[in-house]
Amino acid sequence: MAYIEAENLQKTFKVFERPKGARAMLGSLIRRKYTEKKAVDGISFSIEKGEMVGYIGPNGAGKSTTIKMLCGILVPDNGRLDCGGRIPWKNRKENAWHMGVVFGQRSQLNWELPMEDTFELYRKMYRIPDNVFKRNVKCFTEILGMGEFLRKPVRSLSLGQKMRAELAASLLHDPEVLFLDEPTVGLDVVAKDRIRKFLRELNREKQTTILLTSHDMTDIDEICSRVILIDRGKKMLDESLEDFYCIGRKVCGKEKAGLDEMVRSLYENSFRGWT
Ligand SMILES: Nc1ncnc2c1ncn2[C@@H]1O[C@H](COP(=O)(O)OP(=O)(O)OP(=O)(O)O)[C@@H](O)[C@H]1O
Repeated sequence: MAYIEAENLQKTFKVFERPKGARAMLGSLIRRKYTEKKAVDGISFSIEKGEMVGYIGPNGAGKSTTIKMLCGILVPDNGRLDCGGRIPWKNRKENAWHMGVVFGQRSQLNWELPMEDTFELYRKMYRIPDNVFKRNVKCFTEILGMGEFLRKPVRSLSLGQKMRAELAASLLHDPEVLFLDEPTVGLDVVAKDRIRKFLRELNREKQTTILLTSHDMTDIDEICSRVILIDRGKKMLDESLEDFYCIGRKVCGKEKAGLDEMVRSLYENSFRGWT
């Protein structure tokens, strides 16, 4: 059995339909109208322990919704999900011991505390043994170059510093799996490189399973060995990075197409089929 198994995952959101005009708006206070948005529409995949998988797709494709279900934050309407023998939303607490998650668009850190104190908080929360805690703080501080800002409150850190801190905090308890939702968004090229290198090293040293969403194809290219492409809630491709390139270049019609050009063609043609 694979480490993560998702079968026919579905998640629909009820969206309030805002009527046009003051009268209709008043009426809607009494009788609200909703439309349904299928964010994830029957997605299946399995991921082996230690794999590094890119989960890509255009804006609104359903990537974050999938990650939230994998973390146990959202409950699917249908389908089966198994993560290391646990059902994330049923075994939320147990699941949290084994996973780390970083949302690039939303900080999970306390803005008033310096990272040193946040690490201490996490040590207690996750009951991290002293030796593991010390080893990880030392190692992450070194590799991620956090020494100069460990004692500053998070609110005073730059975006790149915050992201490194988020990553370190999410990994202190040595999780088996790491979910990353746009971890390099807004970062400069040097900061991105540092994070990519760190993730490769993490996977090599600890065999951490990584599922990564990003709109920066260099993240996918440099970190992942496999790519799952989704669009409008459906899985469109699930290939090794190599095969992903072959398909992308074929669709694009250029043998030497760059990553962005290739992915643009894939997104533009996804619902028309590629073969
Ligand atoms: N809480 C919510 N309530 C209503 N609709 C939602 C909610 N969360 C997501 N959606 C809708 O579900 C769809 C998928 O959203 P999701 O955030 O998973 O996409 P995404 O692939 O992560 O997009 P992006 O690349 O822009 O971050 C979108 O149409 C979005 O508007």
